[in-house]
Amino acid sequence: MNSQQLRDALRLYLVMGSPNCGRADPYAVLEAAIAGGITMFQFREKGSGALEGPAKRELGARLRRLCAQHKVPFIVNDEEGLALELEADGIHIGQEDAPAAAVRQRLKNMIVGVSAHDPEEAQAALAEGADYLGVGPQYATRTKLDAREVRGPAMIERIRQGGIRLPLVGIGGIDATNAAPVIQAGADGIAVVSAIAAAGSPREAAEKLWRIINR
Ligand SMILES: C=C1C=NC(C(F)(F)F)=NC1=N
Repeated sequence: MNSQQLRDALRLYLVMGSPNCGRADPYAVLEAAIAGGITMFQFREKGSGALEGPAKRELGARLRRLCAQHKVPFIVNDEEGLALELEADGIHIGQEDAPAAAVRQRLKNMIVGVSAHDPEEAQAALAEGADYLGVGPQYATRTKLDAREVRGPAMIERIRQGGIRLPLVGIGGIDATNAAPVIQAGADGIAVVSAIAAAGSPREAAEKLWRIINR
């Protein structure tokens, strides 16, 4: 996938695991979100109530197959072994995880996304060969309990002003009311969790976000 294809894939990026779906079946939520137009999916089975072991792998395999059927890139959060086992299209790692270059070495040809909270971390990820950056938290988030301090879209502007042209997605508390400034700040797309996963209709939530970021 070249840089422009990756930018297009980052447009509406659903990050989700079973704890983010309320009482809904994560498979059904993902199916609806795909129908609503999400362009990439990250399997992030974390937080209270997250599945573990065989149940986690089984859910991951089902969601992976669904993404393959609809040609939606499937990314795994943090875990290299799971990314390999599920034959994921890529992995997303934090700054504290192994350098992106080492991860790519082990996960041949996979997309490697790296979290960045400021221009220094963005520069470090670029130097390590990250394929895209996840920059946040943009706004207060209910999902990531150990999220760093809210920096807002201004941080995306600072990273772009620092000369970093890498594909970049904003994440953290993004919903239909605040998505536009993230794109205006220079992000190629938005990553959302609750705005779609916890919506009454994930399909309509995705469709609404799609209209807003492509206005
Ligand atoms: C902590 C994270 C930061 N950014 C992203 C993404 F949006 F995918 F780039 N995913 C994460 N899990």
